[in-house]
Amino acid sequence: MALASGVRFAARALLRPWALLRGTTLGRTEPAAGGGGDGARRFGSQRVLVEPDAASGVAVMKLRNPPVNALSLELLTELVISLEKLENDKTFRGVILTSDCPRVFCAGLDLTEICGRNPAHCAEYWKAMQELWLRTYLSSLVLVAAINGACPAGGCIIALSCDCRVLADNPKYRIGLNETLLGIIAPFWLKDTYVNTIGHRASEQALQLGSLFPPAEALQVGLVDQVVPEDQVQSTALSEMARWLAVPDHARQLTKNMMRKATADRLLRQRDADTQNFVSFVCRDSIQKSLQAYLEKLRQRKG
Ligand SMILES: CCCCCCCCCCC/C=C/C(=O)SCCNC(=O)CCNC(=O)[C@H](O)C(C)(C)COP(=O)(O)OP(=O)(O)OC[C@H]1O[C@@H](n2cnc3c(N)ncnc32)[C@H](O)[C@@H]1OP(=O)(O)O
Repeated sequence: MALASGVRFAARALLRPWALLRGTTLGRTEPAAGGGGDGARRFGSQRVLVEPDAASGVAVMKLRNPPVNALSLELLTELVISLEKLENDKTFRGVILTSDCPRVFCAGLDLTEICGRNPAHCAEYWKAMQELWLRTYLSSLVLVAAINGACPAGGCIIALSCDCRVLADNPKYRIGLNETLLGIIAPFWLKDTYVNTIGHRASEQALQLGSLFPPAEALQVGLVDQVVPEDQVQSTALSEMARWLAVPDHARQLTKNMMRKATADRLLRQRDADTQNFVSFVCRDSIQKSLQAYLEKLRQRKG
């Protein structure tokens, strides 16, 4: 399903050459682990490893930005590029999104991208976050999130943008939109995605409390679709993918678009305003202090 031309243009304008070239191996392929026949060659970049299996039409896309897959500008950019590459290759019908970092699926926004940064950088960063959400939320591919670690805030929104979510049954792997605990708030399109997934009352409570749900509660509230033992997450994601790929693509894509277009259009109609709101909000002294304090607390935790 083609994104609005404006979004495609924004994506290209956004994907600055340096962000693509900095330490990436974009376009270079290497044999996938375990060899494999044609079409089993890995590709991707420094922070995103794509293991395509042309025979099944399914690719595994691994976030590889240690230690916690914090969504840096480069990771956001590389995720968009890798997803676009798979969407443009008609060999592929589905992508399993997972983490290559132990214990963490994705730690959300990289706070160093908005702490102590100038408004122009915050604006560029936020446009990249918008683009990734639009790209995943409206993707023509079947996206299955194989959540093999902690999944707070921005990581949760990536998982929510997928068509379904499989979470490892580890009480440390909590998932949710915890922005209020950092003194910030989720923008309307994150709220809309939450409401579309777990309903209005559950979202209203979880957003205000900044709830991070352990697996059993995440399943119960509908934030994830399956909770399985850690060593069964990938195989379960593959089985779930097979269930979705049993449906003819065109009918499924039209239905997905019918369900999601209004939510995405709401951002597309006011993308610049959303960016300006984000920048003026996070650049406030009080918010900067709150984010710095949160980062400090994170860094001291290991002490
Ligand atoms: C009004 C209009 C609207 C305005 C909207 C404004 C705001 C919009 C916000 C959009 C929504 C998204 C928000 C976010 O995503 S904010 C980030 C939220 N993320 C978190 O709260 C997670 C924080 N991290 C953790 O809880 C743990 O790190 C985690 C459980 C993920 C892993 O724990 P573990 O013990 O394995 O690892 P450490 O905690 O030791 O961390 C290792 C190092 O990584 C650093 N780190 C962790 N998370 C982040 C992060 N999100 N950004 C940057 N850096 C991070 C951590 O400090 C450690 O660093 P050092 O090794 O240097 O100590």
